[in-house]
Amino acid sequence: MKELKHLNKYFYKYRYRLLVGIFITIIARIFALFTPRLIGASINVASDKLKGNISMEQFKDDLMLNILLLLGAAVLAGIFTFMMRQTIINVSRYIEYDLKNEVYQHYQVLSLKFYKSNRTGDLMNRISEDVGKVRSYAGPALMYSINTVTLFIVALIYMFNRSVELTLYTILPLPILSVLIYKISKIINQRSRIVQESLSTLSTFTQEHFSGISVIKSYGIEDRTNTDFETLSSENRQKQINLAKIQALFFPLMILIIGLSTIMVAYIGGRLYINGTIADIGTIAEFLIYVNMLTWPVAVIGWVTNMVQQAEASQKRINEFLETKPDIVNTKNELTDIQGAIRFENVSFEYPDTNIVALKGVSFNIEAGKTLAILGKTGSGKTTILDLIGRLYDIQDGEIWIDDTKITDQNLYSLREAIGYVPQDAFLFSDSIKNNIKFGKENATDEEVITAAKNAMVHKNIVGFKNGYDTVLGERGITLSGGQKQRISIARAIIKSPQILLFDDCLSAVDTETEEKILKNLNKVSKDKTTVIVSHRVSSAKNADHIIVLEDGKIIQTGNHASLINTDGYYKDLYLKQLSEKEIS
Ligand SMILES: Nc1ncnc2c1ncn2[C@@H]1O[C@H](COP(=O)(O)OP(=O)(O)OP(=O)(O)O)[C@@H](O)[C@H]1O
Repeated sequence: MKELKHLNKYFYKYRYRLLVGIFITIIARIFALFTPRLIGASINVASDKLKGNISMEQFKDDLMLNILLLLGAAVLAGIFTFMMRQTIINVSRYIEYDLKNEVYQHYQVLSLKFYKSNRTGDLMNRISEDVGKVRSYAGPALMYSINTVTLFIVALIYMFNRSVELTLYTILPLPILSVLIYKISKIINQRSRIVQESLSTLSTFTQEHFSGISVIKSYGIEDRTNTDFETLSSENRQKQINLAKIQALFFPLMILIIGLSTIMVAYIGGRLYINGTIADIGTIAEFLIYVNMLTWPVAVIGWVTNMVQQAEASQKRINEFLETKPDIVNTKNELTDIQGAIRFENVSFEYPDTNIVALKGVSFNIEAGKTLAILGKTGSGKTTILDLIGRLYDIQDGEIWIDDTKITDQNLYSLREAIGYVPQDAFLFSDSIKNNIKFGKENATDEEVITAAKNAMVHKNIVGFKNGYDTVLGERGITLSGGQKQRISIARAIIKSPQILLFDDCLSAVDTETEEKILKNLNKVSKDKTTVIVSHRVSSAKNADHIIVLEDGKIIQTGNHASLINTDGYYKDLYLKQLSEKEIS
């Protein structure tokens, strides 16, 4: 229960509702327990009439009174049971909501490293399935426990009052039932988990194969994928059958135990009545109902124990993430005004999860409002520099300065607010094109959206779609070409009008002519902004104030276009190669 202590703050938050819930549960059980007593009393009235102890008149009056009381107690028990669920189960839903928000908000502050080292499926599972299991502890498990305890205490008091011996015989088989249910529900849970895992393998397989359907079709391997699917599917069927087998045992077992207890009460009760230990026959009827009433709550003990164990395991998994501290922390509370000067001093950086040293002693300086272009072979560390400017990682060696303040001493939110980032793989949300662009500036006007799209040279494409800027993207929307995605992503960054613009090879999917036009527009919009352009093309770099060429994490060339094309090395070679390609085309 150590892990579940995390929920105590929520129990405290909803303490009044919970207390009301507990109170209502107790009342509901007390009313429910009127039934056996009133049935017992009715049988005794009938028995008295048969023996001639009471008159017909008296018999009718007593019976009618009992029937009315029974009806009243049943109605009240029903109302209170409804209210019990409405309070306790609702509280568990509130707790589930709070916990989900807590986990989600924590996910948001965790650094990129956390996301690289944990699978998305795992993150999703902990916020959905695990939180769901914890809810069962905060709701049904709590409700059934209170229910069982109340029912037991009240019923046992009534029963002991009637007959101690018969009570002992009645409750004798119940612990056996509880243990059996515990064991069965444990197996049910294990097998359900296996079924869940198999279902998720099956859905991952299907999802991946549907996404890659064009590859499957072009390679003509439909038969092979059909066979793979069939194999997975038949494994799943077997696991489902195994689960169904054990589930099928649950209710027959309960009926068996109830049956045995009923026989025991009828037999022992009958003997006690015959030898005079029990005064009236109604007591036997009363006890027969108690047996039925107590069986489910007792079975629930085993079930609840299992539920709590599962909730504990789930909460442990949730706590693991909640206790993960973000690697990147904000050290300054006051917001700062970022001008955009960037200075790297002998920066070395090793990716913490893979130990790949991506940068080795990198130094450069960009004044606010100037443009830096970074070139270099793939894997040379270009993207890493952009990630470090946005402080997605902290460096191990050297220093990064933003406006003469160490990056770690800048307000993290001001820094990120001052950056417009266009990543290598443009990511667009399943939303309208307009909202995807407005993601950069929530309150942007339609004109601003159109201007940004025009500057990114994507306006013409957008208006060509039937729904224009309201066209929905993503799974159920239209699919954009790589170049269109890149340009929408550029529009999203420039609409924000940030002090620092970071472009990560974001023109790779557009032709050189469009690239030229976009660069011209970008020159205009980023006139007084610090701009860092990562590219594989000289054409993207040639107008930059400063150019650096990276190789294997080190700077191998620096200068500007004019100086670098006159120096032997990577830049000049690339320039000549791309020049001749252009001439050919
Ligand atoms: N998130 C990461 N975790 C671990 N290693 C990484 C990560 N991102 C990049 N690397 C490694 O760091 C090195 C530099 O990668 P980086 O992405 O900065 O190169 P790049 O020059 O931008 O390459 P490209 O031109 O292909 O985009 C590579 O060896 C890469 O494998």
